Amino acid sequence: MAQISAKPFRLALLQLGSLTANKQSNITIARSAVQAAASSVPKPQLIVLPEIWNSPYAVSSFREYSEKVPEVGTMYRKEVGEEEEGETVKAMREMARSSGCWLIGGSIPQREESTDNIYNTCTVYDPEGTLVAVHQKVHLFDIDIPGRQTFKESDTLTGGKTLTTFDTPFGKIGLGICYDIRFPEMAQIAARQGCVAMIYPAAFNITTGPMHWTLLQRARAVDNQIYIAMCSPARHPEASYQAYGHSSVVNPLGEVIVEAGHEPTTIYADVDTELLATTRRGLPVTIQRRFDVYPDVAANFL
Ligand SMILES: NC(=O)CCC(=O)C(=O)O
Repeated sequence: MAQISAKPFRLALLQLGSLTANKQSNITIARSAVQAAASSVPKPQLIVLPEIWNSPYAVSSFREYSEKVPEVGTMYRKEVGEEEEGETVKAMREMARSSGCWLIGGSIPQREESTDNIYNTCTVYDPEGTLVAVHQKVHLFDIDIPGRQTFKESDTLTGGKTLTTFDTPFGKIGLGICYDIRFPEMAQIAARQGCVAMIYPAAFNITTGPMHWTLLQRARAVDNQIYIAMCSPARHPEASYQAYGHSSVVNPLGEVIVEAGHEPTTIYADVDTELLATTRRGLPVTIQRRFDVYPDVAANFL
């Protein structure tokens, strides 16, 4: 179990509204929301966009809107061709640079040239616009609740194969995308690697949102004594998929410290590292696990 080493920081979740089938217009909306969040006082260190914000959230759209995502570590360059990186990636690098903030770029459909696979992919940028992390959604959203909500990401998407964390000057952050939150192993591994927070760009819907959105975040937070944040698009009455909204942040005690409604908005939360430490001192479950009693689970956690 790694020690958590972190400094207090401020988080902004952008619950973008008015997203349409026009990618350029979606990029313009994201850019102005990032600028507005970066100008707020106190200034956030980390800004988060929602799941699939540059494209309609529809299996029939993912390939058409997909883009090339370059290798982790590639730096900002003023001139870069579409064959090297897609327009949304380029725009997000510029958003990070002009805001002076770290940016978790929600997710976009990614096309992998070598395989022609499409992924639901989250990219992360430092304030210089360097691409510091790429997370491909591991657990694809394939559900069927008859008459209420059916979705099958695997019709056009491929699931990622790796877990993702990245380091910042204010602490290590873990990434998941939406449905990934239902799989507690991801957050547990991130917490044991020393992450201060798990952040999930997400888009639950009006069926599963009221059932599980808050419950899942509180569960992951209490089990692992870390911060959990989920950032959703706003509800859009004309969209084929009705996003739940309700972007929120939960603290290590399992308390919801901020939650949006379903309208377009930006919410802010302060990550309090003292609370993290006192929670872990008072309820020391993170060091009381009995992996000797459940050795089948232990292999990946020790
Ligand atoms: N976009 C998603 O992965 C949706 C996940 C969801 O709604 C859920 O209930 O889980």
